Amino acid sequence: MIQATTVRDCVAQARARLEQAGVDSPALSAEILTAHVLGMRRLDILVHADKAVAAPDLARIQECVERRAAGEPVAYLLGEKEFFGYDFYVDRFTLVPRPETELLIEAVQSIFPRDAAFQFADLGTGSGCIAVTLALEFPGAQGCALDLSEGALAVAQKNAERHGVASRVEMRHADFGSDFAPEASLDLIVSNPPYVSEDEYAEVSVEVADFEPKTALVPAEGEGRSDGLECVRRLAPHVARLLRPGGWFLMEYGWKQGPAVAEILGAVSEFQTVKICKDLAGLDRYVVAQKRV
Ligand SMILES: C[S@@+](CC[C@H](N)C(=O)[O-])C[C@H]1O[C@@H](n2cnc3c(N)ncnc32)[C@H](O)[C@@H]1O
Repeated sequence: MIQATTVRDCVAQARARLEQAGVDSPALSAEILTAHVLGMRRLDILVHADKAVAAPDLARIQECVERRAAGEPVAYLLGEKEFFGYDFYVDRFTLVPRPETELLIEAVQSIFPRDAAFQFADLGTGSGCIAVTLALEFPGAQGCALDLSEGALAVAQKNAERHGVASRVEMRHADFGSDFAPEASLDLIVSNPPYVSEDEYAEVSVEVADFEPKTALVPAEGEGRSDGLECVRRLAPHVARLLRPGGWFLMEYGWKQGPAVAEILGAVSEFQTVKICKDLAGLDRYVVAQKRV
């Protein structure tokens, strides 16, 4: 029970509660949640350390701290997560955007100049973080973003509007394995599909298992227990057809999946090159494939 009178006490008691609950980064979480409820920036906590905290704010901080203690990710408590320097709304219909996914954006930047006009698709858009960031980073780009989850698409649409790119990113409620753009000849297809196997899912933290949508993590495509690669197998020949000659396919996958992803994409004759790329920890993380010209 938080019984603080000042901002300083409040942060200290929130931190003690989160330490006791064993969550990661208790001090940081205590500061972020307190600042969020009080409508301050985190750094302002120091400036206003002696300020009194009103009872209704205390009750809201208490509620946030208890939810965090139960494992709820900070991003859901704030309703926001930063991705590539932009703030994105998130809720429990969407995966919390991960820093490693930013590598896909950097990879696109190494292919297309900022002023390029190109057509793209983002398969499994979730919060829309990839599609919206591409539209922001490439003012001449136009794309569509697909998801099977209507809840996720609503959040993605809000994010496109928030960042002023809704006219260039069309949200579509569709299966990414369907012929969602039969007449298209796309320059770029990007995807961070579900790629966690059932065995790996059994080991994920409470934060992930109890709060993030399983449909965003584990492929629902195949029969039986997922090995995590069903989406890749399904997407590989499909995206090759949708790309224009010389078009690009970039996809994130799990760090143990590099050799399997290389084999699956390598077997698709339309691809001229398939490059397995590593993240900052040196682990296989995403693939860059180019269709034959
Ligand atoms: C790993 S999340 C990625 C979300 C977001 N792109 C990101 O990087 O944070 C995968 C997303 O794919 C969606 N999804 C799963 N299977 C799908 C399918 N067959 N067709 C369309 N979307 C699908 C899920 O609802 C989820 O939003």
